[in-house]
Formats: sequence, structure tokens, C-alpha cells
Amino acid sequence: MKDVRIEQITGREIIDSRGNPTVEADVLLTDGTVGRGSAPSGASTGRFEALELRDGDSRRYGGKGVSQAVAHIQKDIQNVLKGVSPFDIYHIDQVMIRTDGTTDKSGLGANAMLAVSIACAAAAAQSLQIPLYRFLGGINGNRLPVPMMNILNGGAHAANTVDVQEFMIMPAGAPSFREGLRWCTEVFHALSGILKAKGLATSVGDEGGFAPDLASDEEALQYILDAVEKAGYTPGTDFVLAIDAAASEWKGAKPGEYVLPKNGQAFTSQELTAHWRHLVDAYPIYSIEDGLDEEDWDGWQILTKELGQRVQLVGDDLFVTNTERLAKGISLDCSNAILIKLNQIGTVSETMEAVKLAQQSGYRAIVSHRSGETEDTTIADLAVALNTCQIKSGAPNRSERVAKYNRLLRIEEELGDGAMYPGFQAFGKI
Ligand SMILES: O=C(O)[C@@H](CO)OP(=O)(O)O
Ligand SMILES: [Mg+2]
Repeated sequence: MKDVRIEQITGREIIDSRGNPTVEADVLLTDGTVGRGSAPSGASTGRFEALELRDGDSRRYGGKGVSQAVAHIQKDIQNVLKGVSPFDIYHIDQVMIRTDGTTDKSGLGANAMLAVSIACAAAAAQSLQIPLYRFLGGINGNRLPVPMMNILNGGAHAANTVDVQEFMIMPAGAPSFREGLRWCTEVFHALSGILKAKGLATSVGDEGGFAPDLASDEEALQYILDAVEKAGYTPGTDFVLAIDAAASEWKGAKPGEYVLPKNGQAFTSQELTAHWRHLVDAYPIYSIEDGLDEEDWDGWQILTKELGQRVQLVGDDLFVTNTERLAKGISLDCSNAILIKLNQIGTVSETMEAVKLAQQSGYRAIVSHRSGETEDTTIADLAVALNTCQIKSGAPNRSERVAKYNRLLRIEEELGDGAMYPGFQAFGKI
């Protein structure tokens, strides 16, 4: 490996797509290369995520978390990483983890560590003059992911009456990523027309999906199916549907009890499982994320027994990209897929370990954005590098989401006839 070292690390405060402060890092190498990384932020954050230093959290630094994260980058992290080779990201992350010294990354802040970890990977790739997906995945990374495009928002992401957080379309029948993305945008526009014709709002939620007031999740699914057909596609063949219930936001009085915050309806785990089964019977749903609460392991076991052979059951808040929680889920037969978010765990290498563990255990891994995003496109490269075959990156009408889709278009073009878009093949029989 060439003898290039980290020369300087600069942290700064930028804003995310919700207009909140977040952290960015620039890593300058001795050969003059500069890599950049930034940290996104969630709204429906899981209780077990790594701790980020964010403004407004008065427990930390009087609510001025981001400026502290920036200070940690400039002092503590720069001190330990100056002079280190940028090419071994696992080593870089371990140095930061040791310096942080906590189990939840509250010492340096998961957002400070992630911005630097991403910036180091970006700088290393640039210094080697290879794309980031090649640096992270070698020649093995060649699959373009099927987008899970969120086109209708509810829950904590929208001020409407819908309790399910995300309704997504997946163009699994498309011949390529480019075509699949185009199909998605056509359905998105068709949905806009349908909502307008019904006199419903076409204002949008945090991830760009429409956020109309609707009476039920079934009404949302029906409009989306209508939009798929109006755009000239066949549900089940060209497109399948996915939902993220984000049910950890529905905690009732005790574990296993749920209350929908907006419409007030109450469920037990069993009743919620029966509700999901009903939706899977009635609609071409391929994937359900966080169908139950992050602490309802018993409920997840039953849900997986009942539906795990028929649909993808994704643990987001349940696993928080954490290999220990994922290992627990695997041993208990909870879910069959994991959502992968870099900032839930706080470093690139730990994120890669979570994907590896999932794939070795027959679980699917889906790389995901956060509801508060930046223009950083690392997740696009990560999805290709690790052949996750699925990516969640929101609607096609907000630049912070579109940046990831456009990055994937460029990667597909760059890979030429080496690019693969596995579509339904990626999912196997489910
Ligand atoms: O729950 C989710 O999957 C994400 C992204 O869609 O939302 P947030 O970033 O608010 O946790
Ligand atoms: Mg989620």
C-alpha cells in the first residue's frame, strides 16, 4: 500500500434536510487528497442506537451537542488519527472506539465518529483513484439494489393522520436499476394525480413521500396499487410493496401492548401480527419493517413463525445495526432481515460487520438513509459494495434522497455490462 497518512481532520457544523445542525468531517491526506463524510439523523430513533451528540438534548453539553461533536473531531479524534494510514478503515475505527471508551459511543459521539470514518474511507478511495464501492467491496461489489422507494409518509415523519411511517414501492420486475428508478418516478407522479383528484393533500413528509390524511393503512395501500396500475405496471409482477410500521413508536403501557398515537387504536402483539397477516393476504406486500416493538422479542418470534416464510420481516429499531442484537435475533429466530444504518452504530467497519453477519446467517440486509439526511451518498456505494440488493432512500423529489439514486445511476453506468440488477432473483422464494 502506498505510504500515505492522515495529515489533518477538520470538523464542522452543517445542516441536515430537516434544517437541524449535524456534523461533517474532512480528512486531508499527506498526498493532498481530501475525503468528506457527514452524519444523518433519525426521527424515529431506536432506543438502542449509539448515542449522537445532537443539539436539543439537554442531558449533553447543555443542548449544544453538535458543537461538542465538532470539537471532539478537531481535538480528540485528530490527535489519535494523525499519522495513521487511511487505508485500513477497521483499524481507524478501532482507534476511535478505544478513544471513545464507552459502549454507546457517548464519549466522542457516534455522529463525530461516523463523519470521520466515512471521510477516511472516501479519502482512501480517492487516493487510490478507485470508486468508493470498489474500495469497500473490491470486484465483488456488482449488484445494483432494488429501491424501496417511500412514496407515502406517516408516523413520526408527517403531520397527517397515518400511523404507519412508510409505504414503499419496489420495482423488482425491472430489467435494470435505471429502468426501475424510472418506473418508480412514474408511479410517484401517478399517485400525486390520484390524491389530487380525490381532493387529498399532496404535501409531503420528511422523506418526500406524500402525507395525506387517510382513514387506514389499507386506504394508503389501495391508492398506491391504483398508482402502479395508472402508470401502466402490474402489481406483484413489476412492483411489490413494502411498509415500515416503525412500531417502536407505538409503545403501550407494557411490552407487547401497542397504541397507535394518531388514531388511538390499541393492539396486542398477537393482534398486530394478525393485522399484518391480513395485509399480506390482501396486498402484494413483500416486506414489513419494525412490525413490532424493539423490545418485544416474544412477539417477534411469533410474527416470524407466522409470516417469515412469506415476507421479508425487517428489524430496524430491533437490531440498530448492532451485531450483538442481530446475533440475539438470529438465535431466537426473530425476523429474517436487518435494516442497515451507519449512524445507528457509528462506524463504517462495524456497519460492514453487521451486513456480513446477516448475510452469513441467511438474513437479508437493506442499506438505508435516515429521515434527516445530508448530500452524502456513501449508502449508495455501500449497497453496491456489499451486494445488499435493496436500498431505502426515500422519495424522488428531495435532493438529499435523489443524490443517492443519482449516484447509483452513475455507478450502474460505470459498471457497464458488469452491472447486475437482480430484482426478484435477489429475494429468493419467500
Ligand atoms: O425508520 C426508518 O427506517 C428511518 C428511515 O426511513 O427513519 P428514521 O431515520 O427517522 O429512524
Ligand atoms: Mg425503520
